[in-house]
Amino acid sequence: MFMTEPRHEPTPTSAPPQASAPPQASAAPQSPATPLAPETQHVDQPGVGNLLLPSEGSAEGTPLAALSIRGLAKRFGEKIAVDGVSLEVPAGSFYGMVGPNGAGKTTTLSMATGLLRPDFGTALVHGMDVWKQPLEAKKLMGVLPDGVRLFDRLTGEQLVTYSGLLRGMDRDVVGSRVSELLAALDLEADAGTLVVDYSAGMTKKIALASALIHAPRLLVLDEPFESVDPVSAANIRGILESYVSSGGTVIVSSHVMDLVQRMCSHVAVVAGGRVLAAGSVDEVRNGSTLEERFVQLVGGGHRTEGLEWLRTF
Ligand SMILES: Nc1ncnc2c1ncn2[C@@H]1O[C@H](COP(=O)(O)OP(=O)(O)OP(=O)(O)O)[C@@H](O)[C@H]1O
Repeated sequence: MFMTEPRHEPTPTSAPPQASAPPQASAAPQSPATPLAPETQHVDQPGVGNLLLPSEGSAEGTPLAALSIRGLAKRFGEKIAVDGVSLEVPAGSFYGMVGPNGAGKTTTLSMATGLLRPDFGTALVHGMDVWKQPLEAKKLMGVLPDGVRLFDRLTGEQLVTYSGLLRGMDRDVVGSRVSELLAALDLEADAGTLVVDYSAGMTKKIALASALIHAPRLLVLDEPFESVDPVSAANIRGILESYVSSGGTVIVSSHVMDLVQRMCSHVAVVAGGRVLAAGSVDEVRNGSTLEERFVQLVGGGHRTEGLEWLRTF
């Protein structure tokens, strides 16, 4: 239900990240063009197998995986945005993807959902190859991309209705689901307003409704809570939690560590286009808070030197 690819270039696939060979699908692929990750950790999840290394799964991906990402890579000119990311997202999990600005989260999710063609790697949704079997894979997915334009000259109600009809759903079913979604997301009063006149948070919510209308098995949500007010965020969390408890799988990218720690069962920490750690939230945070662990893994910390000119009053 989106008009264009995200803010990325269409498909500059000509130049691979490394001279001739694709990057290895591994926890921390090495590339001379990208600095080494400060620390690399690999966490096993009992019961669902290795969540990070793809080598143990079958060619079709791990049977339990709702999403199986293998060695995804993307470069924009000289910039390697994603450098061989591999992840297994277990079916029925609430999976968070966290990372600093520019880590490659949006680029990874865009490639995994068929919005941006990878230079290398594959993405399987419940065993369906997103790039080789796009229709089958996309039927199973609901996607809330970041920074993609909607058909904003439609009203909110028309946009969600259109999403359902485009997916071949029965008009009556679409009608009743649209009403329920607009009510659940507190958009009833603005159902007849053009999306172009929506606030940022309202736009996020109507895009989420469009992603939910066909009751997908996998939801991929890029920063779903950004700009959303606390009451709506709590409503969205409730919707997602009940969706997961009924067997659906959610992947969210977020910068809010506390939210990811409370809401998600699993998490991947991404930086510099690579996965630094992945597994259950408890395993990844390893006794610390997720925020502390994130800072430890990603490095950086607070820089207080400089900016003296801001402290002159
Ligand atoms: N179309 C593009 N052209 C050039 N560089 C791009 C393009 N899209 C992304 N990048 C670069 O790729 C890197 C990863 O960007 P991406 O948007 O995937 O990061 P992110 O983790 O989603 O960041 P944020 O948390 O800030 O949203 C960044 O360095 C970004 O500048």
